[in-house]
Amino acid sequence: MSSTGSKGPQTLYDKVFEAHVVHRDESGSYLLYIDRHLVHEVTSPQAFEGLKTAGRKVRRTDCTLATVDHNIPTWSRKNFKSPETFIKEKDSLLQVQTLQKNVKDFEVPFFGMTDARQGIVHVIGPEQGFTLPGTTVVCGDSHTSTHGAFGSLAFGIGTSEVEHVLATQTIIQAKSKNMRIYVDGKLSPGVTSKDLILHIIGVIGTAGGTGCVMEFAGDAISELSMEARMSMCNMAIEAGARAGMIKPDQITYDYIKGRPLAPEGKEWEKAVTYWKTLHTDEGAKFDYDIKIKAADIIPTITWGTSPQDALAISDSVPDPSTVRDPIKKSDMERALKYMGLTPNTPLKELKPDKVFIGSCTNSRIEDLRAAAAVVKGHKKASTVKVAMVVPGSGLVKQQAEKEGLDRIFLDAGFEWREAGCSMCLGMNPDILDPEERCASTSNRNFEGRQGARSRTHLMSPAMAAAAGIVGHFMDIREFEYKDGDKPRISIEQAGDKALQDAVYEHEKQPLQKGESIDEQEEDEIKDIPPADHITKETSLDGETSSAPAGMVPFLTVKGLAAPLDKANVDTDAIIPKQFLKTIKRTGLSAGLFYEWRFTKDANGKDQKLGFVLDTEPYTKAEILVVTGDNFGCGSSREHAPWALKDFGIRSIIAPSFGDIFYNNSFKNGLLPIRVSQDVIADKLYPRAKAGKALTIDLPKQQILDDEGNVLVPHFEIEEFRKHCLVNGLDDIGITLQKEKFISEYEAKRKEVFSFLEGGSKRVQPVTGTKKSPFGVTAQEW
Ligand SMILES: CC(C)[C@H](C(=O)O)[C@@H](O)C(=O)O
Ligand code: SF4
Repeated sequence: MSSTGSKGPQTLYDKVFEAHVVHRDESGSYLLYIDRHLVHEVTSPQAFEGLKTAGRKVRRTDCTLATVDHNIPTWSRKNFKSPETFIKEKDSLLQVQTLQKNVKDFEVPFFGMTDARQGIVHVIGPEQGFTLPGTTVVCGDSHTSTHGAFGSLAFGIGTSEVEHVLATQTIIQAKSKNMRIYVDGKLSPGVTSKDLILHIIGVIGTAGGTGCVMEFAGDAISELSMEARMSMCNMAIEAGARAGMIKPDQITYDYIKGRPLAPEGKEWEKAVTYWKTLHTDEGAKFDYDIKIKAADIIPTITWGTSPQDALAISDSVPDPSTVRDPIKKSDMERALKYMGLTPNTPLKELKPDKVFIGSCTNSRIEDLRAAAAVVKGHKKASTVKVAMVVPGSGLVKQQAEKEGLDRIFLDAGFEWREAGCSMCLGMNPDILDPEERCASTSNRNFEGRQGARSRTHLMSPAMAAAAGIVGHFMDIREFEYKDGDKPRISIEQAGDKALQDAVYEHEKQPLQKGESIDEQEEDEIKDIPPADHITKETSLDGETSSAPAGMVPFLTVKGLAAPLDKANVDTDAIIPKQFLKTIKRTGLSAGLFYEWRFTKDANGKDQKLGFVLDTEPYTKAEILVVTGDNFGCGSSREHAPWALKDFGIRSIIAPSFGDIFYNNSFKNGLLPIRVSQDVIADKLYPRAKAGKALTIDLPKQQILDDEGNVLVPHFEIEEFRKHCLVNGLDDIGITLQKEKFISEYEAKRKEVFSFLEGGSKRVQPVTGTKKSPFGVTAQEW
């Protein structure tokens, strides 16, 4: 509702960001108001515990909506009596019970396991009309980027930030850079938004969007349905972006209208008038502007252990002997070994052991329709052990059953499950066995993602379904549909080299004339009042510290540095899923880099594999020196910094970091330092390899060797983050001192964005339930 100081044409991101600024302090850090907060059982227990300990309430229960998704088994709920009898795994049950108790204690609207509205958190928000254009949406989950499909600013946060949002309804943010991915032309028949986003990540890499909010634009995007747009934005995080956004249009309004929590009547009209102003202005500048040619894209799948390992289905497994860059080459060799692949094997010859159709990327009704159209009239290949279809929510399941899709799957020998995250990350009973290969519609193919030593290939629902039928990966355009309505698609593209030849313009470039749309409504919402306090600056001095237990001031650390010669170290690798089932912040060091550190012996006991942190002298390391980019990419699990901290690590030096991990580290007194790859390779890595200590001087922003010689004369760190770390300050305490600004913002919001009021408090109890929907236990739902 105010200006961040930028003048002239704005991007969609600039507009949504500015409309939520509650306060800006002198260090350039913003306090943003949060309109929608989704909560699930994995990343919330410690946040609610923090509130309880501090005697704080949930500030806006109407802006908060909770459900259970990650831990719950997806087998039939026909005989469901209670979570206690249904969930066999003790820690999973404890997380579910903890959330049930918390929603009750804090009066948060909740969809439990007997409510048809329960489902994956990123499916239920849009489905209920809780997610709206122009809003800020957060969740303790990296795939919150999904909601950007509505033109909202949606991003994943860690548990400390979940607590911050619950307590203050705000979040501390720096402004990200603007990146546009302009998809030129139209997608060819048989090519879906999943192929498109995999292709984009293949082109720009998993660190390509780091530090940016990514707007997807162009004809190919405008023609996508809302569900297809959600699949795109869902994976913006896999491209390293803070968020992905698509401008709202008629397709968006049509999708939202009439949903249970969407505005109605006059409020609807007011909302649409505002939403029509939400687009990038002509002449707005993007820091990065990337053009992708839609015609180059053919169905795409991944071969390796990172979403950027994407190739056209007509390609073959890559050959490391053709790669010169030593880091890339060794990453490729490792990935091939892990995936059990031989270079130059055609991708179409790979055979899945299992098929998984589900996850917050591809478990909506259109995804299930696309998969069912393939499966119809066929039988599952006998070599495929299991083909599992898992709807994203109870309502998606109901709709699919109404359309008879369940029968199509069941007749073909596929399994038809209840809603949940399922085999996407294997925190529940749906997992792959070691070395099993899976055709999966999910979003991450990290090592161990779907189970220890599991092998994941990401692809679209139709492609995964086809693999389940023919028993090997295939180009969906060559598939023989038995459904008479589905013609075989002619293959027109050259294909094989499409990915390599894609146009990749990574330069500063203004938006081209004629690309700004919806100008007619431009002037209609001129009355959003500027928040006058935005220009006032708050001094960083004089704030009181209310550091949480264990948050010690960070000044200078002199400690042993351990070397780690890897790129794209994801948070699944830092702390695998089985360690996320805790409701505490401590005791996680045993799980740190678990898959890289341990293997099981014949008796099922952990045996060390000689990982660097288990090798002397590094068992006492306090600093981690990483050679490759993008450390901590992937999931928002704050368990990653908790585990590192628990081990004794106080600082990580790397060329770049995953955004959410970077944030989460600061909240826990762990200092991530960005240093260029060359300096790491020349000065820091060799010292770490030699078992030498380094000194990190945070006040001076320098790194020194063990004799006091300066190795890095200056490293960058935002002033506000430094201030908090040096003083051991608790963010929530600082923010609560800005209460005046928050309540002023809320008063204006009530007026200007009246259509956002009420939010999740308008959730109705399910039919036949007399109780209020708030805080009831799952048994009652
Ligand atoms: C458990 C949660 C923190 C995590 C995420 O942030 O993405 C999960 O949803 C995932 O997909 O890995
Ligand atoms: S990515 Fe998978 S585990 Fe994470 S929220 Fe989505 S479905 Fe759940």
